[in-house]
Amino acid sequence: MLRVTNASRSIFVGPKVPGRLKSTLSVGIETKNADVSPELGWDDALPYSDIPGPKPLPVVGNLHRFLPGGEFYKKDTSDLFKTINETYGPVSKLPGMFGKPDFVLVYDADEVAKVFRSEGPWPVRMGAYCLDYYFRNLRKDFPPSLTVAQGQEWQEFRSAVNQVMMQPRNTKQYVEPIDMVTQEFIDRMREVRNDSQEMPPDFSHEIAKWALESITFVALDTRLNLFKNLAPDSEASKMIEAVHAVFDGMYELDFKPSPYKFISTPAYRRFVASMDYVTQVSAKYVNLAMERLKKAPTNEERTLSVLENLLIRTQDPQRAVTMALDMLLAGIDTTGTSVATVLYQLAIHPEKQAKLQEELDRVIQDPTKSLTTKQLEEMRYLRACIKETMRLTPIVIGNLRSTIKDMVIGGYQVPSGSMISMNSQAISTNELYFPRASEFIPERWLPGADDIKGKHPFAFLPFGFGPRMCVGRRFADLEIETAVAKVFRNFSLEWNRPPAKTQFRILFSFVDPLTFTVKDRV
Ligand code: HEM
Repeated sequence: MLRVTNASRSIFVGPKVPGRLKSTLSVGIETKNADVSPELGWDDALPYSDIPGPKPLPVVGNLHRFLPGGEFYKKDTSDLFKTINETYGPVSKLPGMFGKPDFVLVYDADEVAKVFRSEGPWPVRMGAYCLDYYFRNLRKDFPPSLTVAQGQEWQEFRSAVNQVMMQPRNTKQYVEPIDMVTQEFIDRMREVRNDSQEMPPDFSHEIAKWALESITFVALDTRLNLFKNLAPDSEASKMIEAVHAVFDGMYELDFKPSPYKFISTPAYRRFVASMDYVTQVSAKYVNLAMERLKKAPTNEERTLSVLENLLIRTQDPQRAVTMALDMLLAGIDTTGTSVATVLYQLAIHPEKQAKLQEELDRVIQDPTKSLTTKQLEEMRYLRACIKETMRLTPIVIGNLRSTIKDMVIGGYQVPSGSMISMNSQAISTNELYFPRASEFIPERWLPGADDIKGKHPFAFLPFGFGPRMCVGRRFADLEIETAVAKVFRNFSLEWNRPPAKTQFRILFSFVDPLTFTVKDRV
């Protein structure tokens, strides 16, 4: 049984209680490590108030740390979490402000496993407070979206949606349409490339268009035709803008200290206006789909789309609108940035790119034809490259759960209802769980790579875990695999600049323009 010492623990400066914490000394790769002291019971654990972390001041809490001059001022979310981990250890606490709960921050895969395994059949994931506030206070005409629904309300919604979104046959019918959208993206890359074969500074906007076009086809049965010249006041341009604004709003309102529930701030007003816009557009297309369904001959034999299936299963057009909203909010920046990140990793690792291209040339002999499910299934190195990118630079900052019972986490009493934030990037780039963790090695995901493969099943969970895990992951996989396969079958990408600057807010993103040099292969 493998047992290793966590490097990050060596700088742990929390309270020292000899023999109390298995996790401050060593961590078992399997939870039942013989050298590890047995799990502490509630009465033996230290009180919640002892969890180390930046101490709040009376009245202002930790607000001063986020203001100019404070240690967290303008700090990237990932850097902030990393600093807290290095200063306070593998389980720490960031006290909440303005009535929001504390974050218990967890950086230890054993503790992650414990949290997920105790989540029960109705996992509670709080955190998107402004979204929740929007549905429960401003849009009572719609049921809360899947992302913010909880308990039985969530379970009923999710089981109807699972049958539509998680069935492989439902994803398969989108292989050809997603290929078609992606071919337009490839053509667009040729069109916008300059004389030095470089992508324009707003290339990430082109990727966002591809992501929006793809997910709109799934969520709303419609083509926005984003690669045709896009007027700034077109519905499609405004949708891209609105979705970005919603994410920015969630960061400003939920992550940073904000009194929006008491005072209507500019960030809050922008968030509400953007949500209203996305809701209005979604409702328009759901109504059109309903009209189509009503007019369809009853003896018509065809596979129903995701939206039509949702309408039939939920029998509730308002619910179909909130699900479409969920898909649009959760399905644009996530897949778009994932593709951008894979392109970047392969551009800076030409030897891995060449290896991928060998696979692509073997499997996709005629690049002018649409990809098939069989071809996608055959491309193992493609999937390995995508997984490795998600491990090294996960686009979602972490997984969240609220505890549904009192638990001992990291040797501390954590009461029921506490918010646990499990930091994906810190965990999946920890040497403890992945040998040569900072290197880009897609081979670790292929069979036989025993010396470099992952060591802990809970150290890499890009789509979350359990009954509440990402409901769109089959579509995300399909979209990302199609885009990466087609880009590298058609082109070779180079990165001839200093390393691109990135940032982490709620999602990971590139700050520098993605001006890849793109050379034709076909
Ligand atoms: C690379 C792309 C994506 C990543 C990394 C990602 C990641 C995640 C994660 C980490 C969660 C939370 C899971 C949990 O709490 O256990 C989640 C939830 C969710 N995702 Fe995704 N996602 C992606 C793409 C998509 C797409 C394309 C859609 C829509 C088609 C989507 C829709 C959702 C929804 C609706 C939820 C909430 C599920 C619930 O609460 O029941 N995601 N996603």
